[in-house]
Amino acid sequence: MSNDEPAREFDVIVIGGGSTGENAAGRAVERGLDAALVESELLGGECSYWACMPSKALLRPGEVLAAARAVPGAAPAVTGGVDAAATLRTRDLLATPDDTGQEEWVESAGVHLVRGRGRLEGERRVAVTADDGAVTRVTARRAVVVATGTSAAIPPIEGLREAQPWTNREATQATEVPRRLAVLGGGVVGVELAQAFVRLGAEVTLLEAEDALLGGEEPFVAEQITEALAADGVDVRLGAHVSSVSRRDDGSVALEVSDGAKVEADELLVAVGRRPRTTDIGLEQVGLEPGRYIETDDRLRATAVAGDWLYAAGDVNGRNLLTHMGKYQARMAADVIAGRDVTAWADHTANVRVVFTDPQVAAVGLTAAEAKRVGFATRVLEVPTGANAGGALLGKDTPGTSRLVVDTERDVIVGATFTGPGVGEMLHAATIAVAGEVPIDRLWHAVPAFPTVSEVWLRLLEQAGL
Ligand SMILES: Cc1cc2nc3c(=O)[nH]c(=O)nc-3n(C[C@H](O)[C@H](O)[C@H](O)COP(=O)(O)OP(=O)(O)OC[C@H]3O[C@@H](n4cnc5c(N)ncnc54)[C@H](O)[C@@H]3O)c2cc1C
Ligand SMILES: NC(=O)c1ccc[n+]([C@@H]2O[C@H](COP(=O)([O-])OP(=O)(O)OC[C@H]3O[C@@H](n4cnc5c(N)ncnc54)[C@H](O)[C@@H]3O)[C@@H](O)[C@H]2O)c1
Repeated sequence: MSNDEPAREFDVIVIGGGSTGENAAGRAVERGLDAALVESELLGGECSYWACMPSKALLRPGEVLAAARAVPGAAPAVTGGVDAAATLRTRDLLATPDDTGQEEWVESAGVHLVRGRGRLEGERRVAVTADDGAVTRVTARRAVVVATGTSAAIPPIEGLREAQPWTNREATQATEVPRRLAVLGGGVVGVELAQAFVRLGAEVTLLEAEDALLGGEEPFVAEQITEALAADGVDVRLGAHVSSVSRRDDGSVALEVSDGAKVEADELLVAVGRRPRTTDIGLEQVGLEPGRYIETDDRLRATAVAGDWLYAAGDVNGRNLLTHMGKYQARMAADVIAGRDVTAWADHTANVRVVFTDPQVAAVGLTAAEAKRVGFATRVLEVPTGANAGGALLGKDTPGTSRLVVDTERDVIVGATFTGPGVGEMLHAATIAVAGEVPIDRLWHAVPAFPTVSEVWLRLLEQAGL
């Protein structure tokens, strides 16, 4: 379409076809609206090709081997480590950067796809520039939803950019395992990929600036994951401030740490957080500052834009940088646009997260410290995850801790954290209890099956006096 052609109108225009954008557009159509979805790279976004799916494919074989090794009758059959080549091939099957299947889904969902880079030109108006420079103009009758996501943040460390470090993109699509990998940042990306690569055969050094990994979770999480990574052979360095980085002629990378230590590696992964992809999407045209997260209310409407026509969902609003939470926000945004009276309150009180290390970390809602900070009168219930028949069947000394944070005024659970093998699959029971504000004396009648690890709930509720 040339610049002169009139803009096409849709009820809803979604900029960004990642997991959030696809869900927003699909839900809008289900609600009887017509929707256009604008995507500049690959439908499916970061999660499908460079984040959730490939990282979990890289972690899964190590987890399976560890589970077998924990069971005496199976352990002798585990005679080797992870097959790196086969793991990379499986990763390719699950996360090849090709969105043909996603395009078919978008079309079958009745969403109008516009390939190219979307930019706001003013209220409800979006210009889309295709790779060949052609510009398509689209106008929204009701709303524009920005779902452009985030990219890896690169901190201003001397020599870092020039050293061409890996971000999550290069790490998750690696075609071979480096002999030595340094990982900058011990958040979720850092710990997951450090464990994936050490189990694939790399020597891994993990450098975290703070004094604990996975800050923000219950303190026992950091202790147990640090221990597990160290047991795998990861050299975990806490309080490590890297002052400079250089790539040598032989291809290796040298890092200087401010305490004087030096680290050498063949690749360096930067995993120190994300930045919103909002620098070049025309935010200045609607009074917002480019490069920042788009702040929203609980109906996902941009708070600083009048007229209730601009929405932001998923990573780009900075509320909860997780695929399932972005998809939740997408459903809420589409419902609000369709006229329903809903709000995305789970973002504050029932946000769900799983770290897919071994042991896993699964959490919903508030930690004990957060609950106290927001003013709840709380009581903490805590037991070892493996101290029941289900845990015993997983092997000897099944690791982990299960903690519930109870609001003692209402006698409901406001937060839960589980660590241990496979606890991600146990989390939804806690999510239902937290989101549903189920009183704990009713939970007593939710009987966990014997012999499952979920019997941990019995021990936890007994601690509450039931
Ligand atoms: C290594 C790693 C592992 C992760 N693992 C998990 C996990 O296991 N579980 C989990 O829940 N979360 C995980 N996450 C987080 C998850 O990837 C993100 O929360 C999720 O991808 C956010 O989805 P989104 O659609 O909001 O943004 P994105 O996935 O970033 O999608 C945004 C889309 O917008 C497009 N776009 C950007 N600008 C424009 C423009 N101007 N015009 C048109 N299109 C544009 C992009 O090309 C992209 O397709 C992980 C993240 C990382 C880095
Ligand atoms: N399993 C999952 O659901 C999953 C997996 C990966 C990522 N994610 C999402 O992606 C988001 C981004 O992950 P992330 O790990 O990049 O960010 P993060 O914010 O979770 O962690 C970044 C870490 O880097 C540290 N750091 C910051 N600057 C540093 C520096 N200069 N040197 C050393 N350490 C430094 C921080 O202290 C922090 O521990 C997460 O918040 C999460 O929402 C989810």
